[in-house]
Amino acid sequence: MLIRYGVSTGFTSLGSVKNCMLASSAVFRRQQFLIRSLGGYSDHIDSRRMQDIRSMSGTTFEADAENVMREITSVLDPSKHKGQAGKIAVIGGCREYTGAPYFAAISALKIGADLSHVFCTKDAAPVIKSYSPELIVHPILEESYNISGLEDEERRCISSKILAEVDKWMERFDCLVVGPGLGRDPYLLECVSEIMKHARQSNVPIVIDGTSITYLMDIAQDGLFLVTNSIDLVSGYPLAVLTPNVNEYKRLVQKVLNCEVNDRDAPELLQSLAKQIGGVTILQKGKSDLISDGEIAKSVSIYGSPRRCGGQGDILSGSVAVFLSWARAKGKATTSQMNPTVLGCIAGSALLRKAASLAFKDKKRSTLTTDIIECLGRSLEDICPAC
Ligand SMILES: NC(=O)C1=CN([C@@H]2O[C@H](COP(=O)(O)OP(=O)(O)OC[C@H]3O[C@@H](n4cnc5c(N)ncnc54)[C@H](O)[C@@H]3O)[C@@H](O)[C@H]2O)[C@@H](O)CC1
Ligand SMILES: Nc1ncnc2c1ncn2[C@@H]1O[C@H](COP(=O)(O)OP(=O)(O)OP(=O)(O)O)[C@@H](O)[C@H]1O
Ligand SMILES: [Mg+2]
Repeated sequence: MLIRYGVSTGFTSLGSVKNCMLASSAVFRRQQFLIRSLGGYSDHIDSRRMQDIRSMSGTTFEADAENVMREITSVLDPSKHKGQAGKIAVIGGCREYTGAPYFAAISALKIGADLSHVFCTKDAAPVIKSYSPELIVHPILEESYNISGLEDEERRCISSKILAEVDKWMERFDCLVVGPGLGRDPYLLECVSEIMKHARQSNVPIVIDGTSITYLMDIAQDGLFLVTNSIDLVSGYPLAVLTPNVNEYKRLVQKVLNCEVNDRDAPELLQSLAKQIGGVTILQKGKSDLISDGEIAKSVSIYGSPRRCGGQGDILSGSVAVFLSWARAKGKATTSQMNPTVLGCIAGSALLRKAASLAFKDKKRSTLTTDIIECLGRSLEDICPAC
């Protein structure tokens, strides 16, 4: 049975979000009753106790990730043509960060997507191309340092050309991954926010990763951009997935719900956040990955690796993009009837964790992101054999 908290009322003020959420959740009230019956006090309950109580109230919080993977993984069928197993585009990669977009894009291919594009800055492109001949790299984005001294009109002209270039491809993509290695350059982020608007108009799913999740909002608040409130970029878009890490999540919660993160009510808080952003799906990365689209909350706790080397979140964003595309292609054919964005997050998270665990068995302390990427295929094969 899926966990449905039934938070159906809108929130009257940001400060009262938590109270509203608690008051309007039938399942939560049932849990509170069970807690009281056990002689506990909800404000002091630990997460393990919360889990027990969720089980007692008949809800399944941990996702059945292997079954989800089996259900949505694209079948290798000789009648299929190139592209049918997924065409993914990563928007990211600047002067500082070339690894992150590579990790996301190559992971998408290693899992089974047919084509993986990277739209990055001109400086980053030759570097990313040199990592792999498999990626299709578009050197089109510009950072402020490259256009300094130009008049506003000339800058606008460059932005329009960038947008037109991405638009030529947009309809062909099954999913965009925005953010890996994007950095924080204001001009670059302004262009990317326009790209996101076009993706949304074309109904292309968007996985938004990295500091861009919160930074776009900071910029909007500083009034630097035409976008008055960047959360509008994704708000109410059911095909948007945010994949915040611990820092990014804290900022998101502070900005949107105007409160601090606490571990006690993690799923409830996540669910309110997703609901408050109009039903986007959020994958909160951590010891367990928590996923919510505002309607349901699920966790993926499969054992991964104790290594926290940079780049694992980038693998995750590429993986989620592929599984989300596959889940969408299955449509209503999935027995779980869950939102394809949630299914994509569950499968992406589980696969990354399995691959990390395999890589760690072999490499121990020297495990790196590239080692985990090498284990993606084997991890998927263990669950969904190719033939
Ligand atoms: N090999 C590579 O090229 C890699 C590049 N990466 C990229 O590195 C960049 C940073 O990612 P991290 O995971 O290190 O980021 P973190 O979330 O760990 O943040 C790094 C620092 O920036 C601060 N920060 C984050 N958001 C902020 C905001 N909105 N305003 C002010 N300060 C903020 C944090 O407090 C922290 O001190 C991203 O673009 C990411 O994609 C990483 O993915 C790791 C691998
Ligand atoms: N404390 C933890 N214990 C176990 N696994 C974790 C832990 N923290 C993160 N992970 C796993 O690592 C994955 C990446 O999360 P992480 O917080 O490293 O993302 P990130 O900071 O965005 O990474 P990146 O360096 O790519 O930007 C998560 O999906 C999760 O499965
Ligand atoms: Mg990250």
